[in-house]
Amino acid sequence: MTTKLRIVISSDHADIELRKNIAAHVTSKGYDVEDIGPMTSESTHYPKHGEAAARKVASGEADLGILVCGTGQGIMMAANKVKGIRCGVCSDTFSARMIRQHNNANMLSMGARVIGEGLALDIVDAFLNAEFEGGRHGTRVDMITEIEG
Ligand SMILES: O=C[C@H](O)[C@H](O)[C@H](O)COP(=O)(O)O
Repeated sequence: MTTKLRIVISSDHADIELRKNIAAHVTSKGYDVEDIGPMTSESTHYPKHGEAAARKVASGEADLGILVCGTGQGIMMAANKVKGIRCGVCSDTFSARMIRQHNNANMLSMGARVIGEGLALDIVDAFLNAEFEGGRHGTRVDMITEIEG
């Protein structure tokens, strides 16, 4: 029996509809999704949402995380402050595939004010369908981990 991968999803107020649609899309692909909000479009602060999702990934409560803010940048910066998190911002499917294959990224971030929903869902698929290649890339990812101390 294969266990479903657990995906945590969060955003700030920039586009909660995109986040909800990503959650529905990922659920439709058979993943176990936890959408941790926010549930309204009221202005909020992306660091707390990036941190909350990142802590779930870092603790093992979730296997992977997906984040959305206006540019994808601020929420990615917050997530990457959590030990064990490797989060990249992607606006193309090649990068989304490569951050898993080469960098063993455990979180993906996207900018709702940068890309449209169709591309965002393709990026999500590219990220989720890719696998870490290990080998020389493992050596380099270990070096990133060593920087964390
Ligand atoms: O990196 C930060 C994100 O793009 C935020 O979504 C953005 O700064 C929010 O801006 P505002 O408060 O003007 O909606």
